[in-house]
Amino acid sequence: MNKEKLLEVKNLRVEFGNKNNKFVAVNDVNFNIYKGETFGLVGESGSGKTTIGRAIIRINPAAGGEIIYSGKKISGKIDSDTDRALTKKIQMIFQDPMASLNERAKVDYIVSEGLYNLKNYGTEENRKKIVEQALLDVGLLPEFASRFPHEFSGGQRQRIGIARALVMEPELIIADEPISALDVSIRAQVINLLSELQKQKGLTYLFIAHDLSVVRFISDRIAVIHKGKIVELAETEMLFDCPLHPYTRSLLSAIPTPNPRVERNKKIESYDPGSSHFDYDKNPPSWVEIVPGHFILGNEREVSEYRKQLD
Ligand SMILES: Nc1ncnc2c1ncn2[C@@H]1O[C@H](COP(=O)(O)OP(=O)(O)OP(=O)(O)O)[C@@H](O)[C@H]1O
Repeated sequence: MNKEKLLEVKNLRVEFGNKNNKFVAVNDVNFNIYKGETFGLVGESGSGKTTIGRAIIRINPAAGGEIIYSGKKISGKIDSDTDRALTKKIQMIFQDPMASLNERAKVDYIVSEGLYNLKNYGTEENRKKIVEQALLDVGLLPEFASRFPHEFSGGQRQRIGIARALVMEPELIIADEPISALDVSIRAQVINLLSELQKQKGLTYLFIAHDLSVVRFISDRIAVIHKGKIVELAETEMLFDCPLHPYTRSLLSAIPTPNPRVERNKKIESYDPGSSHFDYDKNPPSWVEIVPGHFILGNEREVSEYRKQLD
């Protein structure tokens, strides 16, 4: 794999609310995404996954830390040229294709929206060609451009959402639970389409999901997030073969075909951060690279236990 860093997220913190009533949704989050890879971000509902995605595309401001794209800082104040370039290079695909498309607009307009905003598509004829090609790329007919979203199935609507991202010729696509609202029968088709597009166009993905089994087959590396903090990050095989953090283990034990190593440790069925395992007030955790490429959040005692498990 090409190891060129495309995105660097460093000590990211995102807060909501105000001074008197502050809620820290994302706390001290660190990861890199390499060019051409699929990076899976997994955690239960409310853990902060979408907030991270929205911080990358600058909808949620970073209260701390920084985000770097292709070596350039993109969090905090940036100049308008960088902002414009980013709008093209980083695109997001949303969870619910039934809710994310403007019902009153034709597909032609929906897919072109980003182009209209940037006003750099050349002639009207050229814009139509770009839309047609994007529809073909996602397996839809060019004539669908003149139809309205309600005429399509959930899977087709998600393809329209993907076409809307593709017209911008992005490098990084943040796919925020792109299949969780779809029928089980068509989920694989959308995953296969994303994989195919990645190969054809050299795309990089940040793939957000709440279920480890969804990201297993498409991710090169996976980060597990719990209550706004990444607790474990490793290459996919490593994470499934040797999950270390109790929260990762509890997510894995929820998968119908359990991981044999997790099965051996029957005690860990659910993860309770309030349990004695995490005596964080006295002994705060840090983010440690336990072996090359395998990161874990833990205090000294936990990290030494994790090291023993790897021996
Ligand atoms: N605009 C906001 N204002 C206040 N709190 C917010 C806002 N957006 C998100 N939150 C809170 O931040 C936390 C993280 O939310 P986020 O949407 O990132 O979680 P998620 O892991 O993506 O969950 P889901 O899978 O349900 O989308 C949640 O507690 C959520 O209620």
